[in-house]
Amino acid sequence: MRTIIVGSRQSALALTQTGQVIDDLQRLCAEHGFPFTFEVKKIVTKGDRILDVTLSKVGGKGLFVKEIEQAMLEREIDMAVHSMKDMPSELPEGLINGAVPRRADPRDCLISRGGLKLADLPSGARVGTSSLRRSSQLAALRPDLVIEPVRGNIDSRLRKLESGEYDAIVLAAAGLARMGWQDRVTAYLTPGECLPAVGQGALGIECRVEDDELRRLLSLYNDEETALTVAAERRFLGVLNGGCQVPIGAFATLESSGEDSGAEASRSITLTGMVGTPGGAVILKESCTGTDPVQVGEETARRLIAKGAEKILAELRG
Ligand SMILES: NCc1[nH]cc(CCC(=O)O)c1CC(=O)O
Repeated sequence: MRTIIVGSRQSALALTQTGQVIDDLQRLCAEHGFPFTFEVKKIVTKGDRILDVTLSKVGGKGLFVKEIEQAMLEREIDMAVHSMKDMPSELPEGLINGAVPRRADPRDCLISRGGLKLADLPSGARVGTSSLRRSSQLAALRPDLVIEPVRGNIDSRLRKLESGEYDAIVLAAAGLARMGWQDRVTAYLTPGECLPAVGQGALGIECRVEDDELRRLLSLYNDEETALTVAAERRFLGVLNGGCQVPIGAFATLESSGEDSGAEASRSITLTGMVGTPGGAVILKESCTGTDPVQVGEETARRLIAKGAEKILAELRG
């Protein structure tokens, strides 16, 4: 028997999704005869320590993963479950994304007091979100709303809504669903209304490159469709040199046809990407279809750059 130590942030969401992944992996171990047990080790990250500051002002990529990666390289832990959208595009040498499990709901959703949908919120209603991507697209849909920053874990954001600090907040549907709180959702925002963050709803399972036996288990847990679509989205973000602090969204879908649905010739990835100004005055969108996720990501980014995306992003990086 080998005990796999799984590092996790201590937020309710991180611990819940880590526990759900461990349940899945235990099932796979039983089915395929892997001699593993799992144990969770909690790790406090920089992103957890600075909850009082708007994340876009803190800057720096990978705020939630650095300490976890350090612990993995030092063999204090063996693997970690990350929200894909918090995962930097480049992993440190010696670590690898061993599996991208099947994606959950990629959409954003509105949670409002009184159950008012986006179109029914009164003019001047206060909507909490610290994501420039969400505020840009919300302001474009409803320029009359007052969008205010909100930080904290999803449980504390929901409390701030209840206490009356906000009339509504916007959260990722996947996080709420993993917590079992989907009944709190007032309305789901379609990708047409609010393009999700790159990788939203997906997880990444990080481990050491050399950990062959763990990687064999993780390869059974990988979902090809999610891995391909998220790869296209992440390539798109990489070309635009994004990160979560810029108003960039992207969502890719996969269509497979024919019996041999795994073959490259019979699959097509469609990616829609957006770059907006923080106030929502300009929202640029482009779509692209192809078989190679890298090409689709790069081509969509190239088309947005041709439309002026680089200028918007350069001003923000200031
Ligand atoms: N930015 C924080 C974050 N990182 C991952 C999720 C949960 C959703 C997911 O796994 O994509 C959330 C909360 C949110 O954005 O509402």
